Amino acid sequence: APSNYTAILNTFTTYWTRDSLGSVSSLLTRHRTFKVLMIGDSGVGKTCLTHRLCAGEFPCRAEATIGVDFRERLVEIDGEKIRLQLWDTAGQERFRKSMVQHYYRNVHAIFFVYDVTSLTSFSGLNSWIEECRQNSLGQDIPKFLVGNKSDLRDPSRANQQVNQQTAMSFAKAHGMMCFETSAKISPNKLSKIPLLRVKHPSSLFDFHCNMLILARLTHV
Ligand SMILES: Nc1nc2c(ncn2[C@@H]2O[C@H](COP(=O)(O)OP(=O)(O)OP(=O)(O)O)[C@@H](O)[C@H]2O)c(=O)[nH]1
Repeated sequence: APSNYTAILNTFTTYWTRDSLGSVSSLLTRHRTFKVLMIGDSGVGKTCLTHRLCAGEFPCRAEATIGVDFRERLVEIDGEKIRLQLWDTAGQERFRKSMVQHYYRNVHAIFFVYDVTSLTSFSGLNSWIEECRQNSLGQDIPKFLVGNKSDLRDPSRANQQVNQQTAMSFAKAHGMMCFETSAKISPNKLSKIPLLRVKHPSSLFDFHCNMLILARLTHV
């Protein structure tokens, strides 16, 4: 496996294109589909992140998700168009109900989202990990720890917000890639925390890198 994610990131960046999924050609062509599940407490910004990723903007209004929403985006990576299917799940238990096991079927990657200004949402991650375990999520599925709302970081309230080192240690302990982001602010203003290297089977390595690039380029 390549030793440096940054190098891979730079290589792949040149292949990146944005495509409107609504185009007829996109809909008629068969593409490999990657299903990515967004999970995390209610209000951490899963809907806004998927909206940012697929529509390229921060939604002016976001309501609590009921059940699940799907958003898709066609991305071109290394000459191949890939359909990225984002499953934006409800954070509120009452809106998840008995649907949960369907979310986890044939998943290719998971985003565990928390809000950097909410310690509760960070401690809530344990129950999301437990839900994954109960749904027999494979160890080899790439997992991303995403601290959202980095635009709201306030140094004067540091002890009420999620410490970056704590997040990184948590990610490492659970074999996740980890970074902070904001669905709200423009990508070039985002401050990033260093990426962690985690072990992955080679078959998933490419996809993992691509997800990472996607994440870095589009905020999620
Ligand atoms: N400042 C800031 N606000 C954000 C960001 N992302 C989301 N929000 C706000 O956080 C609130 C909740 O966002 P949602 O995307 O609906 O959260 P969710 O995780 O999908 O919530 P559920 O559907 O209930 O699970 C909204 O008021 C958003 O405007 C961000 O990056 N920065």
